[in-house]
Amino acid sequence: MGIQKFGHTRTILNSLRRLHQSYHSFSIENVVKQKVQFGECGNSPEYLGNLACGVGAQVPASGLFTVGVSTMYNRGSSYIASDEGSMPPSFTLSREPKIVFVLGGPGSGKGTQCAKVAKAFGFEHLSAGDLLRAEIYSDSDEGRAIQSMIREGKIVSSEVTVNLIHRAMQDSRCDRFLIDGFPRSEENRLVYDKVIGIDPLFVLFFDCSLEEMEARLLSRNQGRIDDNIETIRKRFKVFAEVTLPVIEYYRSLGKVVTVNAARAQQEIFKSILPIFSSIDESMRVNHTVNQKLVI
Ligand SMILES: Nc1ncnc2c1ncn2[C@@H]1O[C@H](COP(=O)(O)OP(=O)(O)O)[C@@H](O)[C@H]1O
Ligand SMILES: O=c1ccn([C@@H]2O[C@H](COP(=O)(O)OP(=O)(O)O)[C@@H](O)[C@H]2O)c(=O)[nH]1
Repeated sequence: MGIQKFGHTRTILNSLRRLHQSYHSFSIENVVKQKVQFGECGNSPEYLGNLACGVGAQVPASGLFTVGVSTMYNRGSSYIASDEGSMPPSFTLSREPKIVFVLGGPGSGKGTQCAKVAKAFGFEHLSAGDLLRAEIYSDSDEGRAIQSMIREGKIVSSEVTVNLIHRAMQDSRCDRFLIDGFPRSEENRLVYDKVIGIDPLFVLFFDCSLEEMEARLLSRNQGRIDDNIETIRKRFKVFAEVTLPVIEYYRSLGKVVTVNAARAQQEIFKSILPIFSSIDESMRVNHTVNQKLVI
């Protein structure tokens, strides 16, 4: 293993040796858990000044980690050793990605606020609806089936949606995702649990009256096949009957943060800022896998 020799080499070598010994004795599933004992590795400013060692592994269920061992050491200006055979420290995603589900009725403003949060806090915004709409253009049977479900305001097969979300996460280097407009049904949630299985930190629920949502949808003007009064009414019905129980489920776990979405965009954003600032803070200080954020 090649080591770049910047100060404190002995400590770095010892760390790597320990990591390698441990790594070889782990099963893949355990690698992710064992990382906690070694601390985290990353290239963000909050890690500087600390010795950080990370082990990553390709985990089939999430696909979000890469096998490798790396270590980072920084005291003042001297910086970094990493094993050359592996990825640079910035690629060591040594914790489970953070997931926030964003739910609310059609037109409640989920997409609008997700774009702002994504920009401000470095989340990747995955809109389930956008992922599905992109499939429509694939000129496949599946694309045609999705189009017909969306036109009818119905919920697309859970396997299709979960696979699209899963693939988008695997293709991303981001470690935090806003999943917008999903899970929309109990079945969506169960398939997500089975395939991706990462508990959301919390669920942001945009609460808005039907009248306000209807008015917003009718003037959204994005050429969507479902933004017509007939389909809008069907979507409201699906939301009340199928999606609200999912929100209630997460509420029973104490995971729902309700946002009054009937206000002006900037006001809404201001009210959700502190929630996301607190996640950022907890990510800096609490290096545990599977941490639960209680708000
Ligand atoms: N707070 C708001 N007040 C008024 N209009 C809004 C607000 N938030 C979003 N909109 C507008 O309402 C429409 C629906 O918002 P969008 O974010 O697409 O909702 P969703 O993703 O929940 O369907 C868009 O045209 C958007 O510009
Ligand atoms: O997880 C999802 C997300 C969206 N949709 C379909 O996509 C449409 C539009 O959803 P989107 O979240 O884009 O918009 P919204 O209805 O919230 O305005 C829905 O009515 C569904 O037909 C779906 O089936 N599953």
